[in-house]
Amino acid sequence: MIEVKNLVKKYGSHTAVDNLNFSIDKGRIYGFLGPNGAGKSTTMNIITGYLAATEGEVTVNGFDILKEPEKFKKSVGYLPEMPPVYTDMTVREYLAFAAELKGIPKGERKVQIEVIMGRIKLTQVADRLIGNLSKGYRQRVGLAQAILGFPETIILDEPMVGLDPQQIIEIRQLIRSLAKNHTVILSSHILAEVRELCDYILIISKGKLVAQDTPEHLERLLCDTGTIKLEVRGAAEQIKEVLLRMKKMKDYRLSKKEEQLFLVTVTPGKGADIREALFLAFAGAQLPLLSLYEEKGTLEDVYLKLTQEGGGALESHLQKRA
Ligand SMILES: Nc1ncnc2c1ncn2[C@@H]1O[C@H](COP(=O)(O)OP(=O)(O)OP(=O)(O)O)[C@@H](O)[C@H]1O
Repeated sequence: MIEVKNLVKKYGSHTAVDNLNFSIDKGRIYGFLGPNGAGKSTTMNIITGYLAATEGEVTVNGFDILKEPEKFKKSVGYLPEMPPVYTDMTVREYLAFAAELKGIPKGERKVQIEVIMGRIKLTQVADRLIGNLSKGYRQRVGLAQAILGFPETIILDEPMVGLDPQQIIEIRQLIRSLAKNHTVILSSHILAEVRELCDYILIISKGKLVAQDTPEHLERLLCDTGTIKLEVRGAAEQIKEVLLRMKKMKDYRLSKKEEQLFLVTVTPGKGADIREALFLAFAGAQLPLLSLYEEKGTLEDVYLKLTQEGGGALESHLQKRA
């Protein structure tokens, strides 16, 4: 388990990571989602031990990574956003070099490299120069390097960047298969990627964690703030009378569509589903309901609202619920 507490990183006067708190449990795929410059790489570089934090604490299975960096490095495999490319080495040579750097005992290196190349489907290009490989295959080489030593956690910074759709599908399948044996943390600024792959999403914006939950929960949270739209036939006064008797309703708005036909927008109370009650109330008052639908939020809405200017209202709503 990785625990990040009050993590701050400043570059001069610029705060790139602003008091982050989260924990990573074993065996799931976590997605760090945020626009460019949100602080994802900086956070990943800190939790992999490659960058010092300005403030805060990162512990792995209870060990402080600042105090015992060597122990920690063995339990984490890292694919940086821009992996060093050794274009003049073959895949096998590069992995042998990386295994040595990682301190994997000499006697174990060869077997491990063959096992990993098999798993990542690199065996057929093992003796090709990295410089002659496609971007998709280079990314596989990066992944292979990250799982050398079979660390408990693998951290992948923007693993799909620059790949074509077919390569993205292949890398996604690979990441899924890796998750059977490792905890995976990946970052992306593309929502669809993270939703497709991750069990848990941490949304980061301007260095702050603005929401964290499963993709399903994040979607549902926004639905709670959604509204119900109705078309009701009747006089405004009659419609208002029904609405004023409604329980678990926060607010309503009426707009006239035509004579004796109103569009009613209802905001339910937090977490309340009042669709049936609305239907029955209007039916009871003999006011025909011509339509009723709930304006559902999507994860896109959550993401955009949280990461664009003016997303503060939703942000505080989500944080209150967390
Ligand atoms: N070495 C550095 N010196 C100064 N500022 C930096 C440095 N590295 C990152 N930053 C700044 O810190 C902020 C966070 O950058 P970071 O790379 O962590 O974001 P990111 O979410 O990973 O974005 P991207 O997806 O573009 O990589 C940005 O404003 C960036 O310009």
